[in-house]
Amino acid sequence: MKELEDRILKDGTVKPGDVLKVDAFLNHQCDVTLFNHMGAEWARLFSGKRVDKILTIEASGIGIACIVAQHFGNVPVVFAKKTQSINLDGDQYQAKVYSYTKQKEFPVIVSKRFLEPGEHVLLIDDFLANGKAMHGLIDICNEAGVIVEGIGIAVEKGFQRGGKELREAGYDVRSLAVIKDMDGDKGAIKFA
Ligand SMILES: O=P(O)(O)OC[C@H]1O[C@H](OP(=O)(O)OP(=O)(O)O)[C@H](O)[C@@H]1O
Ligand SMILES: O=c1[nH]c(=O)c2nc[nH]c2[nH]1
Repeated sequence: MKELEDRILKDGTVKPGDVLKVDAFLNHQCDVTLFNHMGAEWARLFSGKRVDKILTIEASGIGIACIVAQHFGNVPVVFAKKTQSINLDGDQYQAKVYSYTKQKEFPVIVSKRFLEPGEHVLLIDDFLANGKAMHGLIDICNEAGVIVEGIGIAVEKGFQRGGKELREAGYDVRSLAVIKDMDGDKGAIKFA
């Protein structure tokens, strides 16, 4: 998606550890007009698919998913939580996910009330790197008996293995910007 690529080139910076910093518009300050255009693009890419619900993971997927849901008939957005809380009641699906930016493992938790067996879900997230977050959500979907219709990612770091593994496993992964390589010293970002 050219608009997202252009924005990455304009406002993104490359940090050590293969981290692309896009917090000015994607995952700290949020450009909701851009999110809205991303939603329109995913609606086009996933047209014809049944989407009963959008599933994402806290924190950065939430804002994007909520705007994107408006392009899928205002379906509910469920986000997996990364911490237990007294506000989380009843039976829960749980998986474990290693967080790329926090560099530690978190539980990911979804209340069983919010995923009905047989539902068709679209997974949405801001980044795809090694695929840990998506695999955690897929584990929960499998346990819940819901069907993963597709995976919408804003920025895929194509030089890391997550996207390749998910596509090889048969998932319909649609990333709006795929980074082929990036070089912090030269400040160069190349798209696939
Ligand atoms: O493909 P992966 O290797 O799993 O990397 C992608 C995940 O990493 C980030 O989450 P993170 O927990 O780092 O940050 P967040 O709390 O801002 O979502 C991002 O939001 C994705 O969920
Ligand atoms: O802001 C981010 N930049 C990244 O490079 C990244 N990789 C996974 N998750 C990420 N979040």
